[in-house]
Amino acid sequence: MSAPFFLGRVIDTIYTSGADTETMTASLSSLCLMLTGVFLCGAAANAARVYLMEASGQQIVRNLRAMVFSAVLRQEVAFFDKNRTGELINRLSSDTSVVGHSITDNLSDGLRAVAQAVGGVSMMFYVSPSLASFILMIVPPITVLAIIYGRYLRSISKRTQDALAQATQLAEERIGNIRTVRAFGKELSEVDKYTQKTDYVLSLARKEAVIRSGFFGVTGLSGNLMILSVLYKGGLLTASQHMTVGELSSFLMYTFWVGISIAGLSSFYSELMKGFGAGTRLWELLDRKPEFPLNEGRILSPDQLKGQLEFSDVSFSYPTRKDAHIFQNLNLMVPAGTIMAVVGPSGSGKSSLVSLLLRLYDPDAGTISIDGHDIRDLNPYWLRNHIGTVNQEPILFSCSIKENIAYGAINPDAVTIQDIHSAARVANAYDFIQSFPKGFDTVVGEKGNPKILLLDEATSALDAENEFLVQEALERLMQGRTVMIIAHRLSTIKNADSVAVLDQRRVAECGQPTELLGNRQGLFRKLMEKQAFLQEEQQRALL
Ligand SMILES: Nc1ncnc2c1ncn2[C@@H]1O[C@H](COP(=O)(O)OP(=O)(O)OP(=O)(O)O)[C@@H](O)[C@H]1O
Repeated sequence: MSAPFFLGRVIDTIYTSGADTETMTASLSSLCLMLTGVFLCGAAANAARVYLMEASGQQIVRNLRAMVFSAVLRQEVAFFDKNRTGELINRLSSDTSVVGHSITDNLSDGLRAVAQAVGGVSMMFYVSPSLASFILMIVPPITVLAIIYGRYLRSISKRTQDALAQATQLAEERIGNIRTVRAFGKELSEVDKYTQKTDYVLSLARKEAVIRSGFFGVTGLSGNLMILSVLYKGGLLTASQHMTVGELSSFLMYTFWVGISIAGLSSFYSELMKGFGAGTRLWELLDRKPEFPLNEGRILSPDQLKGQLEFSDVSFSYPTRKDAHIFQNLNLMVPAGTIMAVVGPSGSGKSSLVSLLLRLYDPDAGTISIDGHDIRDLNPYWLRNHIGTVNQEPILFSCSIKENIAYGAINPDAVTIQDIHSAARVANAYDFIQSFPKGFDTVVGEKGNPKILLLDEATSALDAENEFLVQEALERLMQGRTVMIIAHRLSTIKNADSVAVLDQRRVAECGQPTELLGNRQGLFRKLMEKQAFLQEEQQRALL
């Protein structure tokens, strides 16, 4: 920082001392030696700074990703209806990188540029306050311009990240459903749609490039203006002997120095504003409070939990489709330890009933209770751990069968291999799993040992042997529990203690299967006739 100042002094000394060439050469070479030492130290310090910034940058991005991921997973299910997977993935991967870069590598370069600029300006004032004040008149207009530019850059960066998120969303959905895309031969049109989205990203990037280069042009021009002003005004001051030639030379060097710092500052400022833009959505995600608590509320002791389920005057519509009412004043009671089969036309809300019981959504009106306790007062984490669910398409995680089975347990670490084997036996899957070359170290899953079971029976036709095995496994699973089963098989329905028929946003009929079948005009009877007819049709087709 003080090198140009000394250099200025040396030049003055040369001018005024009249020393011989040898002395001057000797003092100049010792000055060069000193400067070499300073530069070497500077290079080493810079290398250390780059390493530290690189390492801490990676750490910051990792922490930011973990925080955003945790904030996302804590949100209620309705949040995921509104914010799609691809978009959230983009926030996690791309937005965090942009923010990470803007607050690490860039911040370090920026701080260095700030330190250089402050040092340079201080030295300019030290050498010549009047010339420095004159030169720095350029600062206010540049600041106003920078503020306008920064705002624009922030908004463009936000729009770019949003557009990228939409493109990723589209790609994620289409790749995830490649079989459907292929079945309809939609590959080319999907590529067109994706290209349109990326074209928009490109147009935003071009806009950004234009305004960025404009800003850099203006800051570069102002640096040149500063140098010209120093030459002009400084020349006058030197001529009028208010400044020595050495002072003017060192002032000029500081002006160059400040000019270079301004270029560094512009780049830092641009990246910082870009980071703020990309960060807007991340801060929103981090600040978002989930609508339901994840792990707060009452926990019932094992002897308090009998398993009686009750829906009282429940009205519900999905948050993304408020106008489509799924239930209106629905009432339903499942006594503890009994099996209730839920039937109804497609779209009548059978799965929605299960989602409400698991408290994936809250009803708009009415209450859902377990043993007389409103589920809104219960701890949702506890609730879901005490309700076993078996879906038509069980979700499997990419880990071993062993881990998949243990995943549903309250404390997976406490699950022994014997527990896993007996869970597999209950599900009639033991022999099947053991037939794999890697046995329980292969893949597939099932849930714990709960008091309440919510089952979604598979609609797909099974061969006689498998149908028998599934039925047997279900019966064993249902013993001594309260079961609500979305039933499709006549055999399951007949074996249930009671049947609830959903239609027109409510429970249209409820009672024992034989009782309901007795009502010739009833909806249940009609549904069953249709099912029996379909089965006959299928059998005839098979013959
Ligand atoms: N997450 C959701 N967001 C918005 N609407 C939904 C959502 N899930 C389901 N729906 C709608 O709610 C209605 C009831 O759906 P639900 O899946 O509960 O019916 P279902 O009786 O189980 O149907 P199916 O027998 O075809 O599985 C349908 O119109 C469905 O499109």
